[in-house]
Amino acid sequence: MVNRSPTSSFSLGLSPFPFSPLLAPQKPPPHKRLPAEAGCPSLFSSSLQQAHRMSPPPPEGEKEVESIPGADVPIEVTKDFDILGQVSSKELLHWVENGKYRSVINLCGPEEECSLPCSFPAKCKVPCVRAQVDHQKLSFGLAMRLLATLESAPLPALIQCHSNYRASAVAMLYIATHPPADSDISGPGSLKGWMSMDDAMKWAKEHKLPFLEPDKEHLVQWVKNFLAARSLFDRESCTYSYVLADPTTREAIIIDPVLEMLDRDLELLNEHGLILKYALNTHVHADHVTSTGKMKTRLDGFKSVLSGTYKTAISDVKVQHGDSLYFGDRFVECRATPGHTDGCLTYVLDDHSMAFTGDALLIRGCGRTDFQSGDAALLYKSVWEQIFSLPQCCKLYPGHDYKGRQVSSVWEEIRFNTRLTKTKDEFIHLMNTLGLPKPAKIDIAVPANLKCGIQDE
Ligand SMILES: N[C@@H](CCC(=O)N[C@@H](CSS)C(=O)NCC(=O)O)C(=O)O
Repeated sequence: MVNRSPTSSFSLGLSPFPFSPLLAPQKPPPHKRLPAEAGCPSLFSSSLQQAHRMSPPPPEGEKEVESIPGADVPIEVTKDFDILGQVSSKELLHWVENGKYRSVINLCGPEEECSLPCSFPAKCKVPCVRAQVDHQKLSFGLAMRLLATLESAPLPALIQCHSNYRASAVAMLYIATHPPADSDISGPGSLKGWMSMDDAMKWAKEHKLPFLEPDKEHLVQWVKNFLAARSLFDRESCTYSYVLADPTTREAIIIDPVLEMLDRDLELLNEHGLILKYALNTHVHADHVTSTGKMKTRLDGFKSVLSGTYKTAISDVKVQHGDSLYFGDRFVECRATPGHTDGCLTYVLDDHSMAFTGDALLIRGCGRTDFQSGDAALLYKSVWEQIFSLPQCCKLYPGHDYKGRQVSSVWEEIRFNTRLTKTKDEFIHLMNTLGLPKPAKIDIAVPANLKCGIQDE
């Protein structure tokens, strides 16, 4: 259930720049990559495509392999995608010149140069992009970028790699998340719009994807690493709630659900056939009532969560700094980030690609520190030590936004947060002189939220 492990045990080896594996050889400094981080860029976006098409002539001495004995031939995955293994650039050009394909996606391993020469994209008659893919370290960010690339590829597309394995796995990732019309995915095991892993494997077997038997475990890992995430908004309190789900087991968590939005949230869980494991509170809210208590009257089998710091509070699980909460094969790590209240938690996804900061850190701001044992100096320390120490590319999801923003990143907030970029003394002075009016519901919300939102009769 709750795993206790020290925060320092994380060693995920993630690159601080999520897009570097997908982009061409040299790594520009991080600030040059920021525009790409804002969304989920496809490698077929026009500027990148230009860059690839204008790739420099091959370095002197680069060898063109004429042909490879017993070279692979394309295998049809769907009407939109074929995959292809080891071929020389001449053979690949031959397949492209046959006229079937309108784009090529060339995948390289992290340990090797691309199997095709650098000059290939420039020679190719159709848009060609290259992506570096480490199939053993598929992060959420990389999966999203690969899917965005496949979604925007001019079709039909040819996905090629050295061994056919990466190409199969990427195609499989696409198939699992975009079930083809001819697949039978109506069974109860499927997420709406997603294949269950069993269905995806069955489909792949039927379509004779070549990696299956020897590489099945890697493939399962690829698709398992994919995570379904959804943000939900309450207009009245400007609160964000989040649902995260492991698509293969359908186990899910919900973070900071709002009482008035209970029907909406249950509907979403129900539509997708999700099995709720935990309903998490980042803290005892002062501006709205949580639905994590009321939800128990409507849904079985999950546990409400609050920080153990609130000694008098009531919830099914009281977590400590360093605890992990599992849903399927995924988990969030609980990091204590006190300062807005003494029991504030930030929930950090297992691969450090996402953090749910509650009110400790808001986009370009932070939670106020003038009640519920608020402490500006402590908040400053919490944010710098527990949130800004995450990878620069870690996406930050706040508990509220009052200006319509949805997501930020460590990179952005370290540079542009109007409060946390101040010196500690300036920050403390600012926070102690904000002079904000009290939240309208504070006198109802705080006592109710100390019982996960169950209000006294
Ligand atoms: N007007 C709202 C409350 C707005 C507010 O105080 N928000 C809190 C987070 S909810 S306790 C906050 O920390 N804001 C930071 C800021 O700088 O505004 C209401 O009446 O509910």
